[in-house]
Amino acid sequence: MLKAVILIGGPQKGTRFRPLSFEVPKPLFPVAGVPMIQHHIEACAQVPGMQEILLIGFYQPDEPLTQFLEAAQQEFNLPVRYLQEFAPLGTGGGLYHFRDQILAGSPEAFFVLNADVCSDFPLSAMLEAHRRQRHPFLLLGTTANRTQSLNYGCIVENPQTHEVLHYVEKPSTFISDIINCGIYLFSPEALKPLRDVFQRNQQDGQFCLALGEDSPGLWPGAGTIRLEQDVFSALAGQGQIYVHLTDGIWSQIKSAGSALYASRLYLSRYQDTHPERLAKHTPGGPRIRGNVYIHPTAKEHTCVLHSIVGWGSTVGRWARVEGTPNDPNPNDPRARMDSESLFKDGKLLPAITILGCRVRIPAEVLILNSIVLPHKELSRSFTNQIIL
Ligand SMILES: Nc1nc2c(ncn2[C@@H]2O[C@H](COP(=O)(O)OP(=O)(O)O[C@H]3O[C@H](CO)[C@@H](O)[C@H](O)[C@@H]3O)[C@@H](O)[C@H]2O)c(=O)[nH]1
Repeated sequence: MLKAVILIGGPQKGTRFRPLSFEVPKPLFPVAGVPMIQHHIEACAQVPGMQEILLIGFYQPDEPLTQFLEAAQQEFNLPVRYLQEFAPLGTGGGLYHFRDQILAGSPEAFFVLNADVCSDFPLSAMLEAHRRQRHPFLLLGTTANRTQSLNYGCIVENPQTHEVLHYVEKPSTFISDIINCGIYLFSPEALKPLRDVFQRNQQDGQFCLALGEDSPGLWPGAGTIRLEQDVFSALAGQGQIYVHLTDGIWSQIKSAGSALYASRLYLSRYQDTHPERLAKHTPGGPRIRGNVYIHPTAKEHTCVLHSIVGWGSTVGRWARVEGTPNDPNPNDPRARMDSESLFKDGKLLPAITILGCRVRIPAEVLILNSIVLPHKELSRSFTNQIIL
């Protein structure tokens, strides 16, 4: 029997997603037509023996999240439950805090998935690799180019055994072009090192308090565990952590620009995985080129390119809403999305156009490389601007 945990973070996370995250929590933001984490749940539900999927985060269980959970349970006929952390516990703290729930029913192993990644989730292949050796930690790894690797957890492996010999989270100089995808398979024994970190942090915290030290923010005793630094870096080279390499689709989803790129990656797979979600030619209907998802509320007569249009927005007839994609370099097979910053030298960089919710764009105008905050009613064309 297997389980899966999805780390969904909380409201302080996802700031690069504004203004889109004002309306819906980032894990529910639609990517290729369905909420971001529905792709994770679909992949988990397909693994034979999957018993339960747990979402761990520090969001309030509000209506959108509760409705999503109910719909997911029905669709996949599996328990899909939300476990709320009392405070942000880091990428490993929630796993330790909710260990009894994770281990209930004695799963043979459990997947742990970062919510903000897009992947074809090779979970069955990871399970096969795990069953051959039964090591406590199996990490999914892929490659990135030298510069971009610094934005991720970097893995040095033994190429024969795939043991992780060295792990550095977001190093400042080049370590390895193998990066951590944020997709793991842990055996129940993996919780023991988490307990050790927890207990050590408690002792250190009491020591700090005894010394009268003010530790700003979260002191480690509060239950925070960083899976990457406290566990992977600490245990690398001790025969406990292994990497499973993939060359399948993978990207982080940190910003609106990367959500658009991730949508394209998922759409490219829909022909095989979800042909019903792709738009089809209909007599008298629009001509469909490539892999297209059309939202049921969308109507034509405008041109929208490389843009995200918020809920309830209207774009007038013959208007043009256009952005500049910042996709990975297509000539570099190891290129990943750059960690985008909006400005360079005080200037807004050309990027995708984002219309917040309930924005109104009049007919026959051009909105290019701009971010329009929610509820704005525009009266003319705008280029390279943030419209507040
Ligand atoms: N429950 C919970 N989830 C959290 C918390 N903090 C982060 N998360 C979730 O954990 C995932 C990782 O978040 P970050 O801490 O922002 O790390 P990162 O910059 O995305 O880097 C991680 O992912 C990369 C791959 O995308 C890895 O390369 C890197 O090593 C690391 O694991 C996200 O899905 C986020 O929602 C927390 O306190 N509690």
